[in-house]
Amino acid sequence: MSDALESRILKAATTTNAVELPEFPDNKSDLPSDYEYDPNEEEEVEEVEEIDENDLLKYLDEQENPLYIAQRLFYKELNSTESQASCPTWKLECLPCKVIEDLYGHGWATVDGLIDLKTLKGKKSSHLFQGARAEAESLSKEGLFTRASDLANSDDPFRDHTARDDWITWLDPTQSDKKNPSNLQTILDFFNGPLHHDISRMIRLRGKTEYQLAQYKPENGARYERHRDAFPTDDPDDTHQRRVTAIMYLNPGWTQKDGGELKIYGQSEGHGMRDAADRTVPPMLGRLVIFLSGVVDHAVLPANTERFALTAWMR
Ligand SMILES: O=C(O)CCC(=O)C(=O)O
Ligand SMILES: [Fe+2]
Repeated sequence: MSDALESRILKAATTTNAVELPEFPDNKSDLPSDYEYDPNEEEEVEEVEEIDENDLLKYLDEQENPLYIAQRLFYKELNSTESQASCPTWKLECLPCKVIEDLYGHGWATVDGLIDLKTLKGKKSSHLFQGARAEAESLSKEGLFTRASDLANSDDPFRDHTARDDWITWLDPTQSDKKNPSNLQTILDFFNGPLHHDISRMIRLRGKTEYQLAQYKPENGARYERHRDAFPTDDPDDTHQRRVTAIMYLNPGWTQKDGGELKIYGQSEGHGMRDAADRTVPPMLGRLVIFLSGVVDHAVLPANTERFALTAWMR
C-alpha cells in the first residue's frame, strides 16, 4: 500500500467513531470508588477501531472525489476537446478513443465485440466468444472452480464474506499452448497484448495483472453485493492497488430475464464528475466493460441463468 493511501486510511481510523474521553478529575476523591491507580501500568493503550471497507471508502470519497485521484494516473489530462482531438497520436492498437475519454471523464466504458484482427487470425469473433463460453463450462464441469467466499481469509473483519456467490478460477496467460491456443487463451492473449498495451499507453501501470474466470450459478439468484475493487490512489509507484478492471462477458443469447447485469453506481449527490445516475450493463456475449478499479462502485445483480465472465485486473 502506498504511503499516501496508508496515511489517509490511518487518518480515517483515528477520526471516525472517535470516542470523546472524559476529563481527568482534579480532585482524586471525585474518582469512582472502584478506580484503581497503578503507576506501573502502561499509560495508555491505543485502541484501533475496526472500520469496515465501505465506511472507509465513504470517508476517503469525502476527502476527494476518487475520479480526480485516479485521473492523476493518466499521462495526460483529457478534459479539453483539444486534448481529445490528439487521439491519433495516442497510437492505440485496439481501443476506440471514446473508451479512453469515457474512462477519464466517467471512470468507466463499454465496448462490444472488440478483438483485433491480429489476435483473431482469421477466426470469426462470434466463434471465438462462443468457443470460450463452451470451454468455461467444461472447466466448471471438471471442478476447477472454487467458491470465492471460501478463498478469502475468514478472519478478516474488513470484508464481508457473505457479499458474493460467485465461483472462480485464476488463469495464467503465460501457460499456453502457443501453437493451438484455446479460445479462452486467445482472449487472455488479447487482454495481455493489445488491451494492456493501450491502457498502459494512457494510464501509468506498474504492477502485475491478475486474470480470473468467474461463474455465477443460477441457484438462489447468485449475486455480488455493491463493492469497489481497490482503494483510490494516485501514487504511480504503488504496485498493490488494482488500477483498471476489464471484464469480458461470455453469455450468448442473453436476455433481460437472465438477470446478472453489472450495476454501476452513480454518485447520488450528483456533485463531482462521476455520473449521478445508476446504470446497468447487460452481460452480453463479447461485451467488454472497463473501469477504474478505485473509482467505480459496482454490483452483480441476481443471475437467473449460468453467467460467465473473464476479468483482468491491471495494476
Ligand atoms: O462480473 C462482473 O460483472 C463483475 C464482477 C466483480 O465485480 C468482481 O469480481 O469484482
Ligand atoms: Fe468487482
